[in-house]
Amino acid sequence: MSSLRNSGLRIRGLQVEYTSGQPALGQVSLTLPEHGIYTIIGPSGSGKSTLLRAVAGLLPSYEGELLFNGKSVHDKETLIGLVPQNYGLLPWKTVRDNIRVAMRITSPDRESKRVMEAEISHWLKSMGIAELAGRYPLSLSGGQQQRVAIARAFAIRPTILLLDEPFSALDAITREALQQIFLDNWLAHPATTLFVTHDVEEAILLGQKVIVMPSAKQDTPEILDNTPVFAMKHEEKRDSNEFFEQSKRIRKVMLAKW
Ligand SMILES: Nc1ncnc2c1ncn2[C@@H]1O[C@H](COP(=O)(O)OP(=O)(O)OP(=O)(O)O)[C@@H](O)[C@H]1O
Repeated sequence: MSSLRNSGLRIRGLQVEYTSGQPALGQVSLTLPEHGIYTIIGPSGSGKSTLLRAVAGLLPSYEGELLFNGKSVHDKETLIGLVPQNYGLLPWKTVRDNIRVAMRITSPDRESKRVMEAEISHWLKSMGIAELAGRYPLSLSGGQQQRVAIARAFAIRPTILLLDEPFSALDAITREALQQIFLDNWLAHPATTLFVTHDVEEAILLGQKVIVMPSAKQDTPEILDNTPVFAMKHEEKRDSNEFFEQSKRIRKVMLAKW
């Protein structure tokens, strides 16, 4: 058992069907080390969101094994933070209240109110949305709601962080800025992270490995090592040879798998 204690997220033979006989997710097996970050790309309908939902415990049934450090990923010791595609914010609560509610639910006996309020302010500031604290989600743009959802996910200090296209509603420049901020926050609090994106560049910029999902459900995902790019300073990645080579490699896999 001790060898499993820090083994991270182990997914073995995961298969999902929402409707009997119609696979939504083919066979997925992978190991994501504790405090690691892998990105996932794949064609629409390949099962990326389904994979995150399975790990998040939102599916009534699935086949296969989902373990974190040797125990079921749905064990109460493992706190999972999810940033879903629709942001998942409570429309009747302000931005600040949305984060506070999540913090209270996930750790009811955490520190004093003053410390909690300071933490909420910290996360809002870190995502560049401090001035939105008193606003309601439906009065915000999609990109602003995404930032609130990310701030909330970090604020609960999850063991596992799952993000489903968290920057899809942002313009290119804001997206680049947010990628840097996200990575800085993640490095300071490295939850074990799966990050789904449609953007190949983003997958290479943020992941230690890049998982390329196949379109055919009988095919298996390809998992590419991305350590050479990940190890670089974030601001130097885009213009590096390593980044260029990795883009070519991933595009080749995409052509074969999509
Ligand atoms: N609640 C559901 N009931 C029935 N089928 C579903 C449900 N959710 C997803 N599916 C089906 O499961 C398959 C995988 O969907 P999923 O949303 O996981 O794909 P995805 O890769 O995240 O797609 P996208 O990139 O478009 O978000 C699709 O064929 C989809 O139609």
